[in-house]
Amino acid sequence: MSQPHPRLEIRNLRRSFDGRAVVDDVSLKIMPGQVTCLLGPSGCGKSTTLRMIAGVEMQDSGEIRVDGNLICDTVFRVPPERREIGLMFQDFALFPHLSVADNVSFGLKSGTRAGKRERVEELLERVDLLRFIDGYPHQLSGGEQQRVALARALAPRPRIMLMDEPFSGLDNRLRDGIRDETLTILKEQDTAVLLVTHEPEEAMRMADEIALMRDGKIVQQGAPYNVYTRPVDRAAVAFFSDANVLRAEVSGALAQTPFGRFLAPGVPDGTAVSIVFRPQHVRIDFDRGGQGPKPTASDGTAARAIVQRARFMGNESLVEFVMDYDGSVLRATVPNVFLPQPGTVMWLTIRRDRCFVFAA
Ligand SMILES: Nc1ncnc2c1ncn2[C@@H]1O[C@H](COP(=O)(O)OP(=O)(O)OP(=O)(O)O)[C@@H](O)[C@H]1O
Repeated sequence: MSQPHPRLEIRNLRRSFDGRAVVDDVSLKIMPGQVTCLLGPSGCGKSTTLRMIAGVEMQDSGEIRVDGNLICDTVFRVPPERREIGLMFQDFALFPHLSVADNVSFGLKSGTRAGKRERVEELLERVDLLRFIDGYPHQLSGGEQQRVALARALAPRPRIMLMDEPFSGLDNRLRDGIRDETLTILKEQDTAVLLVTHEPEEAMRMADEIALMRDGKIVQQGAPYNVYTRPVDRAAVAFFSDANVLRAEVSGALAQTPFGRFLAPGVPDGTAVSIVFRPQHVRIDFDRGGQGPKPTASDGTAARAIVQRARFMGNESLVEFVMDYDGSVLRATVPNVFLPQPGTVMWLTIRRDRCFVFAA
């Protein structure tokens, strides 16, 4: 049996502005019912990619396919209004002169009046705004307007939905609920979703697959767990969380550090490497008569450290240490409350299976 076509496929998309490649050879496949998050820092080319798929920006090269059918390359182009792609942008304005109901039903081309009304009521119920059905946009708060815009985008059951930071105007309390509800509706409709965000947490929460983008390129792509636990480089670690870095040189496929040796398989002798690890993977031990814990295979050797500062962050405490060996600062996080006094001597070890060794 032949493989089903991706609902959305982009191949080798490129776009330059003023001679600078803003989107540089980007390829992606999204299956029906799948959510892919294009995640990256501001200015990396996420929105430009989305705009090309929507058809409001023209690529310099590359092609876009929906269910296997070409909708755009450099000679052929289906106009935006005929692509049947749903759009939800942060600043997507409602029509001020139309009621909430009419805004939501705007995109519903076919069906009876009663059928459309039923769909509008269903969606407003799900974004918790049914009580405003006969109101007008100016009577709603910014967050409420955004939820109406969401209902409007979902109403025609688009085959593909492009979303650019769609939840960023909502306050935290509302955001999680609306995000989950939106995801449920999109999955029910088997819509392929490409969601742009610069927030790793949002991507981890929403995505089946994350495409990490930097300087116009996709640098890593995969399930959130894989992207988080097997980052391609130091910047990929640092994009998801705070990161500590140790520097070392490799000799005999090992990098020697004050925390003991780290495996560096395949790295030539004399290569400078960065050993990168997240604060939650630092283990803290109390000083016992001038000694730390004994070395182990899983945690290596303990290094002596002095507490510089400790802060309670809500779910965890963040402790900053000045390292005895060179005066550098390392950060550790500990669940719940752990607030040692500045100046306290402690010993740190690093979980070997949670470290990443990259050429510096
Ligand atoms: N029409 C244009 N003319 C010139 N430069 C542009 C144009 N559109 C985008 N750019 C530039 O392309 C780069 C990528 O912009 P884009 O909006 O795609 O980034 P982004 O990753 O979505 O960022 P953000 O998260 O801040 O929206 C930016 O440096 C931007 O200034």
